[in-house]
Amino acid sequence: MSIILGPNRYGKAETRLVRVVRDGAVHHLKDVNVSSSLSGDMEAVHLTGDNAAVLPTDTQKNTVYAFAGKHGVGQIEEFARLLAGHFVDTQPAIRHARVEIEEYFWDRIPVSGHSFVRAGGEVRTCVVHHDGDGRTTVVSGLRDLVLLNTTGSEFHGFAVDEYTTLQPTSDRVLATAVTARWRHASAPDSFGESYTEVRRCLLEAFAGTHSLSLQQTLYAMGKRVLDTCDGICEVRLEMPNKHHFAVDLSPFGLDNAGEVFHAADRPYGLIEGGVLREDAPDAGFAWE
Ligand SMILES: O=c1[nH]c(=O)c2[nH]c(=O)[nH]c2[nH]1
Repeated sequence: MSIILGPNRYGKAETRLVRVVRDGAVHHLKDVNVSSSLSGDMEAVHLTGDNAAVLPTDTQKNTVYAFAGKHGVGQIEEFARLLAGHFVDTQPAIRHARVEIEEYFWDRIPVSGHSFVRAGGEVRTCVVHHDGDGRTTVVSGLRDLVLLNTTGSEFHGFAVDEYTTLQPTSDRVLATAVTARWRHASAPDSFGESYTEVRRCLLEAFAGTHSLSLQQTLYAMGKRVLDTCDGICEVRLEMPNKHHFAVDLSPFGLDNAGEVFHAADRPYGLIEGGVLREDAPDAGFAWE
């Protein structure tokens, strides 16, 4: 009985590309997830390990970033078509290219021209404790509120030891997925309106703070809530630092003036902190 190679394809899955277009102080954002998959004359690599026909998946990823730098990312169908055409037209062994792109949508935060909130996806939360002694605590919150500033973020002057390689920066993309919980000292007239108000404070403080660290931004966001909302006595925030690394396009003869970023998913910095009124009533079991 002879054994033959069945259907096969290979590629780079989920190249996370963020493309920023800087139109003066107004920035535009394109956030996509690109997966390419190529097939063709691939008997040799499978049967003998001869890689001559294999355009590396690493090259496919680089092509996504280079094309984003060179051509921009317009409609995802057109960007996908451009990539797929390139792989088939330039690689004799590649007969077929499949390019799949997902696009994530962002809304502007009006406070600045460079601040965005990812559309949809956020979850509203609450935890209420009540016991037989009539004690009630209410903690409201949200999670997965994804925010991004394309500028207005620096990080430098940090402690350095023999393991530090991070370069100081005076301009970076700052992105996070906020988990926020806030403790009510007294019930608001409307929990719905209170939620809207807290969310607005979080967005506006994120957008309006020129950030020297995510920690500083976190504190500014919590403080804005307490400054604005009388009935809230404590805010706890968890904010992952969703790193966006500028891609080095110089090997492809291209500049990257803060336009093409690799949106890394892990590892990520995780910044957590609470902000509270000094005279906040005892939290009791509120946070349990
Ligand atoms: O805002 C930041 N805070 C940090 O503590 C930190 N650490 C790091 O590597 N990058 C950053 N950014």
